[in-house]
Amino acid sequence: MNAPLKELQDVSPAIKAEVLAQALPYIKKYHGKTIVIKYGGNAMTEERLKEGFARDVILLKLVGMNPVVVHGGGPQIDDALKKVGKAGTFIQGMRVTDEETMEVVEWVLGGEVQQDIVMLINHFGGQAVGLTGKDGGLIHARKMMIPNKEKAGEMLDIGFVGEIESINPAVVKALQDDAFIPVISPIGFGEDGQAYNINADLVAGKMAEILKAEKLVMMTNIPGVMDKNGNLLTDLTAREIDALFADGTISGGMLPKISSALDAAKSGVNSVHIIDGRIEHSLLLEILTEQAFGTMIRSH
Ligand SMILES: Nc1ncnc2c1ncn2[C@@H]1O[C@H](COP(=O)(O)OP(=O)(O)O)[C@@H](O)[C@H]1O
Ligand SMILES: CC(=O)N[C@@H](CCC(=O)OP(=O)(O)O)C(=O)O
Repeated sequence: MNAPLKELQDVSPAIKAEVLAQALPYIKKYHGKTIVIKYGGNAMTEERLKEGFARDVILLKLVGMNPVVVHGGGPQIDDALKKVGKAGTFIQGMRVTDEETMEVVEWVLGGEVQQDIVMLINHFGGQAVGLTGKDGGLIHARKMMIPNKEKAGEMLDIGFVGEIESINPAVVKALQDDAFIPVISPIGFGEDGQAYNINADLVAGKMAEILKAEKLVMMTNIPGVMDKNGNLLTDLTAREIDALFADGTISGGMLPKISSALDAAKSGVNSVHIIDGRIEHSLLLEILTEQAFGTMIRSH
């Protein structure tokens, strides 16, 4: 028996029953609703966490919700790049993606990382199907240029990094209706068939909007959004986020995450959360218990 289960044996039956009973209103509230889960690469570094995640997603599906997984894999891409003697470079949270890097991104995200998640979900009794942006014309992308912060008005070319042009959710909806759990890699395709590396937070946020999801949960490697002194901010509005951007409190990978979370909240996703994916079963705790977790992003 693994360690957490051993600890669970010591918990009184009354407490166990209370926790289970607590889940009932949430199961009712989210029954039949779509929940988009952004599974960040930093939250899938340990086997124990990956297995817990797979089992949580299956449980959500079995109690009547429609989980849709959008996965990342930044650290896994970094590892693969190292093997070919390349170092990852990021500008404003986006990986600079030359041709060789794009090849690595495609086989790491669309291959290894996606298949690992799909296989684990299937192993524990769910039915997961892996998709990239190409499948069913899911994600149309175009080249992204980003503003040069050092030179006003100038745009930077960061290679084959994509922004989302459109999402055609038909394939995801068909899978959901058929009891499958879609697992989506953040790779988009242009008109000419060119593959683009899209930040997974952008895909998760847009997917939640297009699918009219009830909830977007972003699982990362930090307790939530922190203020300048490292204190957790449990709740953030659009105006507060603007201030955090302006004074530089938010940087790196948190930039696309917060922007995507806020866009989703503004476009009607009722509950948007950034949570610590390093805590075992954080997904279940966030969705099925009263436990306040991480940072909630509000449109106003
Ligand atoms: N204000 C902030 N609060 C929390 N994390 C921040 C903040 N500013 C920058 N970050 C960084 O953002 C990281 C999360 O983004 P990222 O590494 O891209 O995660 P993921 O791989 O889960 O998408 C954190 O680990 C942290 O280093
Ligand atoms: C353009 C861009 O930055 N793409 C990301 C895609 C993977 C990702 O977003 O992974 P995490 O969620 O684990 O950070 C990258 O190449 O790392």
